Amino acid sequence: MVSNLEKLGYTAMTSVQFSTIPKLIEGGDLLVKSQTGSGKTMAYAIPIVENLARLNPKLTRGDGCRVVVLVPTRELALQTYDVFVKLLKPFTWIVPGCIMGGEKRKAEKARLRKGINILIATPGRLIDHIESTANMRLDTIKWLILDEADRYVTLYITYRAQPT
Ligand SMILES: Nc1ncnc2c1ncn2[C@@H]1O[C@H](COP(=O)(O)OP(=O)(O)OP(=O)(O)O)[C@@H](O)[C@H]1O
Repeated sequence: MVSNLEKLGYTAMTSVQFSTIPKLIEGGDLLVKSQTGSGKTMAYAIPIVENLARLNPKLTRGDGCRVVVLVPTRELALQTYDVFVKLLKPFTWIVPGCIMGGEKRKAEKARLRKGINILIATPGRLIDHIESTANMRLDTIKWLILDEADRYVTLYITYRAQPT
């Protein structure tokens, strides 16, 4: 993990990473509030990858979805997916995946069927797959990240305000 981070150009932790990474590696729930651009994505992604990489026996696609990272927008979903892809470079057996509004549901269903260990999702599309995709199982999930959690309150109010 450390040598991969160094290769990626990360030689020191940011302040939010310094205070959150050890706590998340220990386990437990955390609410983090920090400025934009302060490195929050890596603050949760590093402990998740570290935890999954240490599992013995090694994680397989068949173990299903261990992590759901909920993000409010497509842009953030793609950015977050890229961060996980970089961090997972030395751990090729751990599979990240992304599902989001605007993409083809059928292709996403096929990828979910094959097995995704770390799932990055936008809220509407996640609900969609929970309701309609047999392979979208929730019982294997060990970590749930709500990135930009405050934005879901607005999204929820907008969703509830829609006529049925
Ligand atoms: N330890 C580090 N050293 C150097 N650069 C870092 C470090 N951690 C993260 N970065 C870089 O800082 C930038 C911002 O990181 P990130 O997107 O995770 O911030 P954020 O707090 O999640 O921002 P936002 O609130 O906008 O989502 C990224 O380009 C990332 O690669």
